[in-house]
Amino acid sequence: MSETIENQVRGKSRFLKDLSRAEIEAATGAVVLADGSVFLGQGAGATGTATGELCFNTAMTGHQEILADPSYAGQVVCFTFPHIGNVGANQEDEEAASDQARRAAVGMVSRAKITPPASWRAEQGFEEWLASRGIVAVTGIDTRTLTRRIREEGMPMVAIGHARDGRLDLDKLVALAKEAPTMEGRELTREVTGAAAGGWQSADWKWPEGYAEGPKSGPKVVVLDYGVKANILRRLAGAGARVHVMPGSSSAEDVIREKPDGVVVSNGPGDPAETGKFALATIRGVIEAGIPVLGICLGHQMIALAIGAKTVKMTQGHHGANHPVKNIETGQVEIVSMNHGFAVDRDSLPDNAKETHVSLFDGTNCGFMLTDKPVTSVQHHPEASPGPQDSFAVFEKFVGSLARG
Ligand SMILES: NC(=O)CC[C@H](N)C(=O)O
Repeated sequence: MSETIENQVRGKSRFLKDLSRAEIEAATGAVVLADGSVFLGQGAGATGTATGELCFNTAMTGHQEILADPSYAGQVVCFTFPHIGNVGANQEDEEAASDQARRAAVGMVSRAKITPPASWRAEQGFEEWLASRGIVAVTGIDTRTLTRRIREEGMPMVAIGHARDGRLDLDKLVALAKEAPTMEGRELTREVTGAAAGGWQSADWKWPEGYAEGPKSGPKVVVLDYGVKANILRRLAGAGARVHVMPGSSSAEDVIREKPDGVVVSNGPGDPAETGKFALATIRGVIEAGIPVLGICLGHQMIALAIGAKTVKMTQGHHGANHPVKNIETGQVEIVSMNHGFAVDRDSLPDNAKETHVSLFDGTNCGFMLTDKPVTSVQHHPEASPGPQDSFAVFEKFVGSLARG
């Protein structure tokens, strides 16, 4: 008879001193919080240890895209959806736009054991994919308890471990969790930005053809890559842009030399204020040159910083595929994909910034536009992947507004 989920779930939080030797020896995976709480479970994916900020994601599907999203670098993702693995993994759902960007999420935590794939699109089992990406995973964990703790106490630093032989070094995990640097003040985009500038060819996915080719003519959009998600590039191409990706370290002069009709400031991991230390000069230079700009997520936060506003660390963050966002201009509510742990402080926005979107979960800022420059910016993920496509039109609107190059 197959094991029930209840039998697989041992992972209530305990402290190391309260665990018996037999319990520790029976576990092949563990999640350890910086306060010393230990959740024992089963290891999966890559063996070894990983440390990062623990966040929860409520998406019911799209787990490959989530863990492949470079914005999750330095984070361990706890899925609230219990069953992981049904869809498996496939090359078409890759969200890393460059080899460097494959260093995304460092860990995954789930309630049930990872199941074998049952999708016609699967090319690989999810567990194999996790291992191939170096993602350490722990299953059999009481993810509801973990999520409640994040909701109440904020996102903790954790160390997770997977030891195939059952010899978990919990003392080491406790030490790693305690030493782990918090997300505030961390610059992680240099780890996941593409090394070289270059064109991007593929556009939207359609069944049964797969990805379409991007256009050969049309406005040229330079994307400043801080760990850009591939579907942002595909959506820009799908909306009619010729897409040229440049490393996030590029200067405003480098960007202007490309003669772009528009510039996108991408999503990415880490603390926007820290990345802003080298990126803000470029973003300001591009805005001041009068080039139309679209910001997405980290890009949104950094544009806010570039115009003199502030960003703040959120308590639990927004990570999911069902977040309601109100478009203040149209009054319409869009259900969107979200992934951020920092937010723009609305009260710090200067007079020339008009708020355009707001989260209906907690009222935080989700978008603004400048009244004196062609700049629009959103906190959520209009490219979805995974998630609903309610905000796809952000790309058509931006590309459609650009003068033909
Ligand atoms: N998806 C993103 O671009 C994330 C932005 C930023 N790292 C945050 O967590 O808020």
